[in-house]
Amino acid sequence: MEGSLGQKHKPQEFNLVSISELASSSSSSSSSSAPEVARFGGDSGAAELRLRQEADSDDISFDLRTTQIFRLSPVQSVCISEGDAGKEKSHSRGVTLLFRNEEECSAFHSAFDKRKKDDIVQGTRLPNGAISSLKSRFDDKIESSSSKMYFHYYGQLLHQQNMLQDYVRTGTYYAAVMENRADFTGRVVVDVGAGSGILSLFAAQAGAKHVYAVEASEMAEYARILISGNPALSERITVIKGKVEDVELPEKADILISEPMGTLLVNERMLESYVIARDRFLNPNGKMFPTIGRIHMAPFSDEYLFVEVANKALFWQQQNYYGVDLTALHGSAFQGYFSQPVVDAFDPRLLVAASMSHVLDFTNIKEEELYDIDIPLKFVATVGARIHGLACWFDVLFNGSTVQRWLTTAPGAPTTHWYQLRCVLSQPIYVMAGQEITGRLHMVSHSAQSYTIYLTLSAKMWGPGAEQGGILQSSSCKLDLKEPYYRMSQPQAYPVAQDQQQHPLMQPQDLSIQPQDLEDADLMLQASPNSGAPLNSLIDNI
Ligand SMILES: C[S@@+](CC[C@H](N)C(=O)[O-])C[C@H]1O[C@@H](n2cnc3c(N)ncnc32)[C@H](O)[C@@H]1O
Repeated sequence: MEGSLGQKHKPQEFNLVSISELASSSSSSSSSSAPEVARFGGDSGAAELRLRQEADSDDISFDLRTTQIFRLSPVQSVCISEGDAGKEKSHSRGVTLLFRNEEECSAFHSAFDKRKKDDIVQGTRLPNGAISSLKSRFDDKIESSSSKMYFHYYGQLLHQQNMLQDYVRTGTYYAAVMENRADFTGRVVVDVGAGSGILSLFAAQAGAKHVYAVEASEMAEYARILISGNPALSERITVIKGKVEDVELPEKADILISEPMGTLLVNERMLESYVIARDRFLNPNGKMFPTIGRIHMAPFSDEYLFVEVANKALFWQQQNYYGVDLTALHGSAFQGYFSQPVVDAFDPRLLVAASMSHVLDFTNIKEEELYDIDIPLKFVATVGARIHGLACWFDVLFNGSTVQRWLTTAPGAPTTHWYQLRCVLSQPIYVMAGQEITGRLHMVSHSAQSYTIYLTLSAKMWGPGAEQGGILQSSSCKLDLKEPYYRMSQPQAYPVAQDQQQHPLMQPQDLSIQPQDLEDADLMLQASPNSGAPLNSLIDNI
């Protein structure tokens, strides 16, 4: 054995008795007197193992990230590398290595393991450009294209402004902090996903000893500027640019504050970052603002909405579109429209049963529990109706020591930029008053920072024979929470009166939405990378 062990990315050599290729026409052991050499790391520092059978032969190169090593005997090992998945006709490759003695064989194995591990920790770039490493917990589960768009979106002041202009949201946070000064005064606070820094400034106003404002997007720079523009507070706030999954803080927090809620509470998957921040930064028994979240659900009946969604696919029923028959795609288009959850503010009188709720306790939920959320459904119809789907909304609780305050997005409550969400069934089901409706709402997270939703609603047997518990009718659908249909161009008769109360600075005429505004807003929303927050864009147009 030659060379020094343990120096990261410095070439490291081992002399061998023989190197022979497996399953190769050129398979042979060298008979030359020159030693056969196994060498880790090229001059480029690449994570590779190079094998030279003869002094003047070409090296056999193995990429350590795709290579495994097995010990066949005390002095013999086999190296197998995977074929290149990106290349046609690429095969796995193997070589047998015969060492001079057991110690050298063991040393080679240790060096192999260490090289491989070091490479993973350092995050070496793969040939396809992705990072192969133990990246941050965020990057491990989220596609880089999604997070790039996501943080680009939040890096823009206009989108932060839109959230700030949701006065129900921001006003409730302000009230929750100020009414619970005791939870902030003299305390260390972490603002998880600080955005413009507004919640950090609220915490400092409430007397926080120090606030760490963690923000991953370019908004961190604007937050610094905003905070230094408030010199009475700025000394007690430090902005840290980075993901909460990655950054280090100099001390633990007594309280976390965050606004991690997306459409249907869970969209954007930021709750997971909130929970990771809890585990990384919060003192035992520390507080979380918000503390819990609840998803509320109830079946609804809305013939207009159903017809509207179904009619969207009519375009594809044309048999002569510039001479082309489009009907072959009608079925797919129809399914496509029903896979979009509908986001709007609806009249709560459309609900046909009392709602039920599912609680997410941010103080003790595990991050992994947010990957797959499975909710059994059970309702009793209050009226006879055709059920067109499931309506959902959420609320969060700030469980302060002084005051408990809820922020709600319920239908009929003052409208927020989250509105409500409805999953529409392509096959409605019929129920009578008193009939039981069962089902399941299953939400499975995906790497584009959102969820696939599987919904089933069933009408249970009713009247004579009901005790046998059979299902009369059942309907299911699959939706992508990342691709909602923002239905804001419909008249929103019910919530307008509520809105006017909530926006005292606005005149009623300011609330009227012009068709052009809506078209523009709709386009902006469609183009937005993130289906959780872009509804804020509408506020611009109001
Ligand atoms: C919904 S906004 C809230 C902004 C601000 N706290 C407010 O209430 O106005 C969420 C913010 O969290 C940031 N964010 C999301 N995930 C993050 C993460 N893992 N680490 C750090 N920041 C994150 C986003 O860039 C965005 O600015």
